[in-house]
Amino acid sequence: MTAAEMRAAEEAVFRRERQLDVMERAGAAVAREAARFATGRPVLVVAGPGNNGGDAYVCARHLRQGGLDVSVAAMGEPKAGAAAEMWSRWEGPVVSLYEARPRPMLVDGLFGTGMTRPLERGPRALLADLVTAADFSLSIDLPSGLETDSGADFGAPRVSATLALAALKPAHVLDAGLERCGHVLLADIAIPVAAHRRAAARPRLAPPGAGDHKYSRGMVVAVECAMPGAARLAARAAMAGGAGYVTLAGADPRGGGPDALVRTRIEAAEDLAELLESDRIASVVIGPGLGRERRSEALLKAALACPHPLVLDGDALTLLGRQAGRWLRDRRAPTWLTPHAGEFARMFEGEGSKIDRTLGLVLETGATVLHKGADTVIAGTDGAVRVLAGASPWLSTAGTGDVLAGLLAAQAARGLRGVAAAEAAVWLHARAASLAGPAFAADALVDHAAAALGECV
Ligand SMILES: NC(=O)C1=CN([C@@H]2O[C@H](COP(=O)(O)OP(=O)(O)OC[C@H]3O[C@@H](n4cnc5c(N)ncnc54)[C@H](OP(=O)(O)O)[C@@H]3O)[C@@H](O)[C@H]2O)[C@@H](O)CC1
Ligand SMILES: Nc1ncnc2c1ncn2[C@@H]1O[C@H](COP(=O)(O)OP(=O)(O)O)[C@@H](O)[C@H]1O
Ligand SMILES: [K+]
Repeated sequence: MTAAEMRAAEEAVFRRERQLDVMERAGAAVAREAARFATGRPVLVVAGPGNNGGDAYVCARHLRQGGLDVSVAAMGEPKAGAAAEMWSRWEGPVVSLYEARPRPMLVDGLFGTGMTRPLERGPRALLADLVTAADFSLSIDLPSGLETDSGADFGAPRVSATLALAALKPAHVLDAGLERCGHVLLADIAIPVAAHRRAAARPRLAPPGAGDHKYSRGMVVAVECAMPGAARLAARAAMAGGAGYVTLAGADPRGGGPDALVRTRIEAAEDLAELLESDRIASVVIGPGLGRERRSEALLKAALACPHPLVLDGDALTLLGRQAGRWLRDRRAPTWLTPHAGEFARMFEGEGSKIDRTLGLVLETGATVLHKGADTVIAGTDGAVRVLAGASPWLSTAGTGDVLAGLLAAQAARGLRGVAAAEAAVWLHARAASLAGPAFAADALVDHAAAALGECV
């Protein structure tokens, strides 16, 4: 939830409950986690002037009542409201942040969702030093110094763990927030949340039944052109992702690949158009290794004209560029775009967070967009958003995007649509990467996709 949505959810609760009681609950939740991590060590609680600081004073009180040695350092006294009341309920001394001495356990309650501008150099350096000197640091709601709605860096330290209150905010999963939050924990503080943006979750996929055959499970066509290896990776991933039948359409009928991979020879774009007339086809993937030549462009146009669900990746996206909206808006069959940051920038220039910009491209094209990266954002035409953060950074190797495109084509072929298909694909991709361990090549990623799928049926 964004800062504004969070405030609205809080306001709704405050209509039937005092803000003080909600803050007591939040502070108590933080204290529970802090005590768990402190394991008896001395604690320094740093508190800011707003409600994040209010939570911090509550936390400090609970930790001290629990028998821990607690000191509190403040940056600006709370002026009014619940935070000021919590400050007065803390009976110990409060030193200025500038006088704070590091302690083994640090609780960071300087700023949360109210951070509106970058932290100044002084407090930023002080906080960073205190975090570095601590054995363990726990941030309340957000590491102090992140823009809540985008995850942009406002000078936040990298802490050991962050306890998100009531709901995850975009900063927990996007941009600089990805690395600054450490382990992200979520506290239920009885503020009801209804979010149409969620973390990507493991899909539940139906295994084939007695009535299934290779066509009913979905036939995928992958289009091969300039770099055959890339299209082959996508085709193999479609097989591993559960498609019943995968055809690689290309100029060389004897190119490599597993025996189960069917090859269809296409010379010109007309051949592809003719192939794509078959109503046995359940989805098409084009773009991995497509190239940017005349022939590539002609093949892309044939694919765009087909009546089947279509996954557009790699060079297909670069070829569409700023014209993506014009080419796609009238397409009737489901379409997915899977840009990485560079391809995205070639198609669309938007403002705001990665979520906002991804939704912007959805609006522009009418397609489901899977915007890749360490913070993968999926957005659909109904406004639904899924974010997958924390996938293995070993995915940053050539060809893993081709594998994702193939996995997505397989989900489209099994009948999944929109965000659900993309969510299933990124989950399988991330899980396969985690099963593959360190330093894998994209080929090995494919080899683990079936095991990932096994966890979903
Ligand atoms: N409402 C509730 O009961 C509940 C709230 N909850 C908690 O409240 C948190 C949100 O609280 P919040 O809205 O008070 O904002 P918060 O993050 O404390 O900071 C605001 C202060 O910081 C200041 N400031 C901003 N940027 C600055 C900068 N760069 N450098 C210096 N100052 C800067 C800003 O000043 P101003 O911008 O007005 O100058 C203002 O004084 C939320 O994260 C959660 O922890 C939960 O417990 C649930 C119950
Ligand atoms: N540092 C990272 N952490 C997690 N996932 C990453 C990281 N870097 C890349 N990825 C993922 O790896 C894949 C790379 O795709 P892409 O850039 O299209 O590669 P290629 O074009 O070589 O296939 C995407 O799914 C992306 O989300
Ligand atoms: K904080």
